[in-house]
Amino acid sequence: MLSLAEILVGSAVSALSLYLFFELNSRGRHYAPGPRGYPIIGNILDVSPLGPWIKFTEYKARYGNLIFFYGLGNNVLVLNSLKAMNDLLDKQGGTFSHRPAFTVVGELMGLGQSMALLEYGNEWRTQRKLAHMALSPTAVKKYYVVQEDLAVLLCKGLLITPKRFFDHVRLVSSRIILSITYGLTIEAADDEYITHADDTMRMIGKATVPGAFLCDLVPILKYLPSWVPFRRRAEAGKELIERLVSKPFNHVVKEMAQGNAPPSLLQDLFLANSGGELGHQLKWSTGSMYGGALFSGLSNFATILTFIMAMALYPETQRLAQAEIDKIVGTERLPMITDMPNLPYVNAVVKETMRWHPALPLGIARRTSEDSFYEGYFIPKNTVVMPNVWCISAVAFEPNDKYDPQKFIPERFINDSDTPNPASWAFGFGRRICPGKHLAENSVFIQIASILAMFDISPPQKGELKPEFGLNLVSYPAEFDCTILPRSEVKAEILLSRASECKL
Ligand code: HEM
Repeated sequence: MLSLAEILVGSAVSALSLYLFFELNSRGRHYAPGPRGYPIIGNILDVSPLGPWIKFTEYKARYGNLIFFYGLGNNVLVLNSLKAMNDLLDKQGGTFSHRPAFTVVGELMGLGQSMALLEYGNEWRTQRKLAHMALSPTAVKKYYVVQEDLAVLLCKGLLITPKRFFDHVRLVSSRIILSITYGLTIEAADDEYITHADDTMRMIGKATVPGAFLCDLVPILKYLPSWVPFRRRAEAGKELIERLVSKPFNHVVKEMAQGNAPPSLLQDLFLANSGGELGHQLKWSTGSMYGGALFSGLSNFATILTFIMAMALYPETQRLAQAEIDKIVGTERLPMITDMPNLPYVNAVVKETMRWHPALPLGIARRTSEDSFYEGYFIPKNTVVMPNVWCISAVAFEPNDKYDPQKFIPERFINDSDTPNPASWAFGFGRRICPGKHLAENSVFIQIASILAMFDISPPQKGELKPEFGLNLVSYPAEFDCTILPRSEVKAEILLSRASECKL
């Protein structure tokens, strides 16, 4: 076992040699611009673990669409334009499709086995193939009924206890994924599956913000003894993640053995692959879909709460969307996913929600597998690349977009066909684009359309509603209050009657 002194000396020497290596190799090569750096630590500590997208966006005016950070042996390239994201993460997918090596979360906690963090290689390809099988646009059609029923149950919750809208949105977000992935029926927000997933996702969300652990910048620190606080946190995290992936997996395996497993994505994958040697991959593939989807659960949570906040702030937009639903869907039933192509204004509200405040403002970072060049700038191998999608939403529509980027205006997607669809960046890019995109788009649409059909949302009776958002990897509205009332007695009755037909 190495002593503490040996480790500290070792890390200083390795940082110094990486710094010298970097300096020597940089001669004659131009890196993208970035804030001023210092010897050894460079400017890497400028990357704040909380809400870095805000500073990256401010930097756009000074440094442009590419910003380079370096130090302690790490390089980070921030992309501040949609063109750069597409050019690099999609068109140069062969070089830009690794994930950053998170020493703590990936290696010490074990999350490195999941699709979202796996190296771009054979094991990732196998998991990805399984995910495509289960989540293709055709395959997700069989989940329409579950998604519609869950949207109805969300509305029922909003009708009975409207003040607890955060809880209802959290419950529906987790229910969708547990029901689809494992066939599990969850009754309440305090179910252990949900509370455990929430705890795990909160921990992962904090731990995957670049720079959250010094050990991610100086990996040799992983050899510190197990009593050091971050190693103890890593042990606790490992246990949380292993239980998150194993518990529902073992549950389905047991139910399948007894012949009474309800339909689920995991069961479909087992039947299609006859389990066996693929067992480990199935466990992690569904586990990472579950993990990814819990992030998405969190993204769904973020998106629906952002929508509720926007409706409270923009009553005229809400009225126009409701009028479209009343005209096309009628007033006798709730919307269905198949109504989607006939509701252009509601679709524009969904797009504007994802633009106004993206759930993942920095996407999920990538890492380069070899040296490359872009627009004359050198990008070294192993550079961590962050698509700052927040910047596209907050700035890049200017100066051509005549609408204020700060305001919630769905018309920008109706009146101007050049406005890019936020789905083209909110779900990522190229080979690692979110495999749950189709499922997620249907979920978000049906929840938003059902809420619009049933409720009037307005600001709180007391106090002012100010849009404020969290600063972690998945960013959602800070606790806020608003008034949610059924649009009429008749609508409330239709809703309750429809809810009584739900099979969940
Ligand atoms: C509103 C909902 C969702 C949003 C905003 C979202 C967004 C994202 C983003 C930005 C990425 C990174 C893509 C990249 O690196 O280019 C991603 C990856 C991923 N998502 Fe989603 N997602 C959502 C829903 C889902 C759902 C429903 C599932 C599963 C059923 C899912 C599973 C995954 C997985 C497994 C990955 C990792 C893919 C890989 O690394 O190859 N997501 N998602």
